[in-house]
Amino acid sequence: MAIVLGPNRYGKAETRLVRVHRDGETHGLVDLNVSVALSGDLTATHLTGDNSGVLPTDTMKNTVYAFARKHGVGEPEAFALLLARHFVVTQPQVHGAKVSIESFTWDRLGPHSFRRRGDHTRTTVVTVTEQATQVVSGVTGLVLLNSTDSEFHGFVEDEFTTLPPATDRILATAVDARWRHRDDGADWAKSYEGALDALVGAFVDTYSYSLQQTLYAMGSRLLEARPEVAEVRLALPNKHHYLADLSPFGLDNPNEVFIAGDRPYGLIEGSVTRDDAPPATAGWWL
Ligand SMILES: O=c1[nH]c(=O)c2[nH]c(=O)[nH]c2[nH]1
Repeated sequence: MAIVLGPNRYGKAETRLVRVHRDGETHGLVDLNVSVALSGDLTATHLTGDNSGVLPTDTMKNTVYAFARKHGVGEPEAFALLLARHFVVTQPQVHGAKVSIESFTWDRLGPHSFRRRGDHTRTTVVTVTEQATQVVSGVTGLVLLNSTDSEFHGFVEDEFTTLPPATDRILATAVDARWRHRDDGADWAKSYEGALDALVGAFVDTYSYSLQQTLYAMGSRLLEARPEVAEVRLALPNKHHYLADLSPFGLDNPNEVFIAGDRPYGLIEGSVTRDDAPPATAGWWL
């Protein structure tokens, strides 16, 4: 009886690439999750740890970002073909390459503003006691992105600060908002649609120096637009997009190729209210 190595492959899974195509004022946005799996003559590393035929998975990830800059990203099929052929053609020990891509679709809200397609959730919490009725409406999972008009600098720096100041960054968030109504008599459909338009409109229109500033703009716009609302609470995750460093590959990166971060993320939370708002009559969110 002999023990033998069976089929195997390896690669970098889930490279999160955001590519901004900046043709003038109107930006294009491609948002991909790219997974690469290579197969070929890989017996040595499995049996003895001889890595002489192993292209690091880290290199595969770098190739995804470098190709995005060099060639741009069009249809996912074309980008996957480009990558898969590259690995098979340039690595003699690689005989097969599988490139899988998930594409996230964004709907345009403006020249450089986008809403990720996919359903956000409308929420309602009603609390009735013998004394009072409270209606809270809200939305979760509304993903918005501005590919410019966002800066972040002038912040506190201590001995642990490494964040470079940003004068042109991506600002993206998944809006989680709740708003408390003054009473129980609103036109709920109209109120919800108006509230959503106000939140989205303020995100799109605000030239932002911090997500905190955008949060306040969104809350204020909602209160201005909807007199029936007494208070808005927002929790905005800062969905970080890191500029990919392509300089080791002789490529510049003029704000076009981004690593979409997963976690950790900044979480900006706050309430915006009216000074004459009736007090809440029940505990609510946040
Ligand atoms: O808009 C931001 N607000 C912050 O408080 C913060 N902190 C950070 O690291 N990046 C950002 N961005």
